Amino acid sequence: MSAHPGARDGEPTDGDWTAPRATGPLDATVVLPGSKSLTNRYLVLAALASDRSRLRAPLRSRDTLLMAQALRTLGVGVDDVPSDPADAVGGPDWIVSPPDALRGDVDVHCGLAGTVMRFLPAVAVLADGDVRMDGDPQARVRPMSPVVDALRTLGASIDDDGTGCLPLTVHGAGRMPGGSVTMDASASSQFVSSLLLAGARYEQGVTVHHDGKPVPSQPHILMTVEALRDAGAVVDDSEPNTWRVEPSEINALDVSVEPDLSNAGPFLAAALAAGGSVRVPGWPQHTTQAGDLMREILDAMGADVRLDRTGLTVTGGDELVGIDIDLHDAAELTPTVAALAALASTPSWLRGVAHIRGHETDRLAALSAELGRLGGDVEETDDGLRIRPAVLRGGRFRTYHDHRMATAGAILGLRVDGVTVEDVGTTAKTLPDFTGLWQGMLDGADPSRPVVGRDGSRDGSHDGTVR
Ligand SMILES: O=C(O)C1=C[C@@H](OP(=O)(O)O)[C@@H](O)[C@H](O)C1
Ligand SMILES: C=C(OP(=O)(O)O)C(=O)O
Repeated sequence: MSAHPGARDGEPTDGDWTAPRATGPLDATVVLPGSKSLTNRYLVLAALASDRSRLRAPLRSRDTLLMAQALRTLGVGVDDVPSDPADAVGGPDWIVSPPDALRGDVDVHCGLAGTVMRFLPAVAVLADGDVRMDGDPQARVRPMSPVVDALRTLGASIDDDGTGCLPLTVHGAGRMPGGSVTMDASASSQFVSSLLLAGARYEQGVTVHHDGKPVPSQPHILMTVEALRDAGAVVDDSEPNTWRVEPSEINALDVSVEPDLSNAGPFLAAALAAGGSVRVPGWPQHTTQAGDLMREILDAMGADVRLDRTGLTVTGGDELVGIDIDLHDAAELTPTVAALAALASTPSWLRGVAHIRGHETDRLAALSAELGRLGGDVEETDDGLRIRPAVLRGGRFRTYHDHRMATAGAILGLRVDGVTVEDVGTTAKTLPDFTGLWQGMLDGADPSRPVVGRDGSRDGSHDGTVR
C-alpha cells in the first residue's frame, strides 16, 4: 500500500492503494470468508435463543465484530472455540451464550453496518433498561425511521433526535407486546428482517405488512425467514408483502456460514476483466444470498460460468459486453457490475436500485462521479446508471467509506494503468485482508499471455443500443 501523508482533498492520502494491473490471464482459487448477512442473522438469533449456539466459519469483519460486540454489551456471551479443520476458513468458531435477561443501560456502536443499526433496535426493546445506539458519521444519515416507528407501534419506547436516524435510545422494558404493524420498507429490506428476527420473542409475535413501492433486496428477507425456520420459529410468508412470525422459543443453532457470495463478486468479475479463470470453492448449490445472481450476470456479460460440487469457476474470454439488468433484488452487487460495465465494449443499463442512495453512501452518485473521473461515460438516472463504452484513464478513485466502491476501483485497476483506490481499508467492513486476497489472485496470472483489452481501449464496434 502506498501512503502519502499530509496530502489535501483530491490528492492521494494515507490509505491509498495502487490497484494492481493484471499481468496476464488469471488462474486463481480464492477462498472467501463467511457471509456478512448470514453471520449477523445467526448472531442475533443465537442471542435470543433458549440455549447455546455454535456458529462455524463465521465472518470476522468490521460489521460482524460490531454485532458480536454489541451483543456482548447486552450480556450475551460470544466466545471463540477451535473450529473443525473442515470449517477453518473464518478462524475459530463462535459459541453464543444467551443471558437470562438482556442487560440495559449500555451503549452500542453500529459503525456503518446496516445490519447492526437496523437489526439491533428490535432486540434492544427486550433489554432491561436503556440501550443507546450510535454509529459512524455516515451512519447517521442512513434511513431508520420505518423500523423505529414500527417498534413504537408494537409497544416500544424509543427516543431519537427527530431525524429518524441514529443516534437513538431504545428504552428496553424487558418485554415487548408485539402484534401487527404496517411499514414502508421500500428504502431497505432490513426494516422487515429486523422485526422478523426478534419477533418470535415478542408476546404476540409479529405480523409485518409492507405498504409502499416494492421492497428491495427480497432474497435477504427470504434469508431471514429461512434462518428463523432453521431455529424452529414458525413463519408465514405465503402472502406477498406480509410476514408473520408466531411467538415461540428460538432453538439453539449449530450452523456453518456459507462463503459471502457478494464479496466473491469482484474476484469473479476479475476473470472477465482480465481473462483467465477464478474459482470460488464452497459455492452453495442452494442459497438465499443475493450474490448468487453474479452467476447470471457474468454469463450475460460474456463469461463461461460453471457450478459443480467443488465450487464456482468463472472464465473470461475475449468478450466483455454490457448488460441491461434490474438489480432491485441484488442491489448490493451494483458497484461490482458498474465497474465491469465501464470496461465493457457495449452499453449497459443498471436499473431498479434507487434505494442504494441510502447504502454506505449514495452509490449512484458515487459511481457516476468516480467512473466519470476515470473517463467513463456514465449517466445517473433516478434509479440506476447508464454506462457507455469509453477509454478509461488512471486517477484517484474515491470510496466514500464504502467497501464496495473500493472493490469496484480494484476491478477497474486490472485493466487501467494508474488507478489509485482511496482508503482501501474500508473493505474491512465485510472482508478482512481484501488487498492480500486480491494480490494472491493476481499472483496466479500468466504473464506470457495477453490480458483481455490490455491497453484499456475499446473496439468502438457497439451500435449504441443496450442489450
Ligand atoms: O439484510 C441484509 O443482510 C442486507 C440487506 C440488503 O439491504 P437493502 O435492503 O437495504 O438493500 C443488502 O443490500 C445489504 O448488503 C445486506
Ligand atoms: C448495503 C450494504 O451493507 P449494509 O449491511 O451496511 O446495508 C452492503 O454491504 O453492500
